[in-house]
Amino acid sequence: MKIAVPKEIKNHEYRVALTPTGARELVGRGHSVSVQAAAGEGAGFNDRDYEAAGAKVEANVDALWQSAELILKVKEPQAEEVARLTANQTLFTYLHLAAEEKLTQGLMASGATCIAYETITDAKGGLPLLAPMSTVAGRMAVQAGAHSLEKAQGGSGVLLPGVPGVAPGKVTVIGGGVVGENAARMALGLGAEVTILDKSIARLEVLDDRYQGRIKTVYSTADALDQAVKESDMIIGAVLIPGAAAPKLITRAMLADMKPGSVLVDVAIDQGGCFETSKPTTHAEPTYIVDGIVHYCVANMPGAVARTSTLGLTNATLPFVLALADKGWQQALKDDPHFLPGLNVHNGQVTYQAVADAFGLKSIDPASAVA
Ligand SMILES: NC(=O)C1=CN([C@@H]2O[C@H](COP(=O)(O)OP(=O)(O)OC[C@H]3O[C@@H](n4cnc5c(N)ncnc54)[C@H](O)[C@@H]3O)[C@@H](O)[C@H]2O)C=CC1
Ligand SMILES: CC(=O)C(=O)O
Ligand SMILES: [Mg+2]
Repeated sequence: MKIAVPKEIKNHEYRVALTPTGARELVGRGHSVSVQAAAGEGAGFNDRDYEAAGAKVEANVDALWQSAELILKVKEPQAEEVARLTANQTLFTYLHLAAEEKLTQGLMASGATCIAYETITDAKGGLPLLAPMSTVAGRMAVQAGAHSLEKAQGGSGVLLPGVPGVAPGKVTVIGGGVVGENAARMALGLGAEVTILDKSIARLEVLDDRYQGRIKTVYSTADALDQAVKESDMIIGAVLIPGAAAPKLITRAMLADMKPGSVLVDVAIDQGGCFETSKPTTHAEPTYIVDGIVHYCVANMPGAVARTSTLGLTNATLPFVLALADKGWQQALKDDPHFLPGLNVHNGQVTYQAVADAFGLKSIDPASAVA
């Protein structure tokens, strides 16, 4: 199969979808791999590394896209990339479509087969291709939030660990999944007072058992959110309903109850965000202030630590990439019931219910697309 790996073009996105190690695996199985010149540079892989692995380094972006049957990316395609997609191509990347109607329409219009990393499942009920980047984003959320608490950033001037004789800052994490647990661990490590809110009792049980009371767990209700807003120096939004738009859990009116200069870190921004006042930001300008509250809403947080993130992401994606290349998308998805929910758009139709629901579109069963 002809596989292409474009250089990512989203603002400050330095990850790459395939490492030279992955290229070597594909080439060894008889596939042809073209990597855009300098695509791996931001993650510490140079063109010679790819060539040594048997890949072709392609400087001509048009030629790269036109020759590909399978396109491997990290971030959702930007407008100029959507315009390049054709009906006979398969795209494998993060898509987060429920937050992006224009992108959904663009992918439908392209006729391409679009498989999202973030809706692939595993036998344990997890999201194995989201988890590594959720781990990164959760760990980064606290350092981004702690920086945002500094006065120069518009923050309240609270140092999370406190000092002897001065109480630590309070961090509340809404959603105790992969992002939430990793954020809580980092906040705990810094010496903050940490609370996790979740709707899943089973998940709160796991966290309670794992942290033995060092992290407070609270069942998420409107009352619990009201209390969190009043008490917290930092609130991290980490909820997810797979594939769907995030619920808005903190409204603009609630910001008035927060301490001035407190910080909201909305990691769930890639699914639309869980705070009413959230809007996507970039690493170039990561924060903005609404009603005295600092908002950090970067939709590609792991892109900033591209070396670690690329290695973590590609470890998880490679087996699926190999299946797509070896079998073709239809057979690969047919053979694996956890890969099948990755299919979001095919031949002009949405194949993921929650995405269709977000925009009042009709969806078709992904199983019918691979039959
Ligand atoms: N901004 C960025 O750069 C990145 C964003 N993300 C995003 O972070 C979000 C969280 O991802 P994961 O932790 O992997 O998901 P997860 O599925 O592991 O955890 C989500 C948690 O939210 C809980 N939840 C759902 N609705 C809730 C509600 N109304 N109130 C309280 N809890 C609720 C669930 O029970 C679950 O425990 C996703 O939107 C993901 O796409 C992930 C990586 C990078
Ligand atoms: C999950 C995601 O959107 C990211 O890693 O950028
Ligand atoms: Mg996005």
